[in-house]
Amino acid sequence: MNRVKVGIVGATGYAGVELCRLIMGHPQAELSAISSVSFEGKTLSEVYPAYFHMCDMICGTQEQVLEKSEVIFAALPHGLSQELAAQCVKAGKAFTDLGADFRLESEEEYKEWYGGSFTDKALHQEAVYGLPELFRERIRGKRLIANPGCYTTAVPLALAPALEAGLIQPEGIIADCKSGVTGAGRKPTQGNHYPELNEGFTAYKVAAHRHTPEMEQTLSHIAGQKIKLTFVPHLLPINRGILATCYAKLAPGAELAAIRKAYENRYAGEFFIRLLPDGQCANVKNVRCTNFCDISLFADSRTGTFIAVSAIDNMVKGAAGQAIQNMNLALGIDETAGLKLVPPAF
Ligand SMILES: NC(=O)C1=CN([C@@H]2O[C@H](COP(=O)(O)OP(=O)(O)OC[C@H]3O[C@@H](n4cnc5c(N)ncnc54)[C@H](OP(=O)(O)O)[C@@H]3O)[C@@H](O)[C@H]2O)C=CC1
Ligand SMILES: CC(=O)N[C@@H](CCC(=O)OP(=O)(O)O)C(=O)O
Repeated sequence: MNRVKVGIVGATGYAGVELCRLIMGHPQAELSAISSVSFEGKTLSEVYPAYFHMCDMICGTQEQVLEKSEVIFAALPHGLSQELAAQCVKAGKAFTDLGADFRLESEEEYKEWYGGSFTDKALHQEAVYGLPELFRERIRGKRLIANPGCYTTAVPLALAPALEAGLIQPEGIIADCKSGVTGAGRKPTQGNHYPELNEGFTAYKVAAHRHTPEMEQTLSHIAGQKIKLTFVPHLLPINRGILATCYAKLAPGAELAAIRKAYENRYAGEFFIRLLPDGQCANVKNVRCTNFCDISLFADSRTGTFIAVSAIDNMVKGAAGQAIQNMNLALGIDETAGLKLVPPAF
């Protein structure tokens, strides 16, 4: 059987190298080429010694990746993928952007939050938003995929079934989220420098984070009406993980048992969604290095508040794992291929 030839642009970043790791273990795909600007000519194992004797592929150029691959993933900073996507589509290759260049449907919102424009509007029309558990049918067979980020996966998955079933009120939803430091990428900054980060815990970009319009876009599609969200991200001094604690007012008469039923029905057969039993709470530790999204449900009957807590690994379900899940789906491969990853128990 011929394996799908997968190339990764930006392979030396955290999302890129996580893609390399997962493709190395994929039964129906193989790494065909990787690129880097800073490390061109070096092997991946020189950049990440964990891959000594496992991946000695040399980092080349974007052009080489394009030439040698059938499927191309870009794991680049926002704003660098539009031209590459156009080249890939023109050359008949499948392309997934792990950044935000194709995630927002509205160019106005893109301008407001990212400061750029849609350079090829037809290409943006062609892009599909790759959140398989919510939009699976739109992704099948597609060649241009916008892969959601970490918060924008954890929050909609936590809220969608309740919102879709009308069991929570659409106004006043709050997402209170915590992220591991790999979410900020590999480039060192003062904020992710060990002494400044360790033993600290703080919110950032409070009610002003650029993931807000993306989550609102997804939740609005699910609800069939415009949803506004209050989103507060926090930086947690751990390597991996997103914990999303989401609050909404219960719809009149809605009870936790009915909400649980809605989640069981909506996510029936979803391999990567683990709906936890009553009383258990999602924990980032239990999803580490996996493509799982653990979800736990609660209600505070005293205040009429619904609380959903979800946990994902930001590098896997929040980035590389989801990108491969989308690739599998788009190519008609078993969606879980290469992604039945077993978490460490502690
Ligand atoms: N980290 C995470 O949890 C998540 C990240 N993402 C998204 O994935 C993308 C990559 O993020 P992440 O891996 O964290 O970031 P990193 O900073 O770790 O990596 C960035 C990569 O982009 C390359 N790069 C940087 N600038 C340029 C440039 N001007 N031209 C070409 N290549 C460049 C770097 O390559 P070089 O070797 O040349 O330095 C590096 O490989 C971002 O869009 C991010 O938002 C999405 C979901 C989660
Ligand atoms: C801790 C941290 O800095 N996290 C990043 C989000 C990482 C991510 O999901 O990337 P996308 O922007 O591609 O969605 C942030 O807050 O911007």
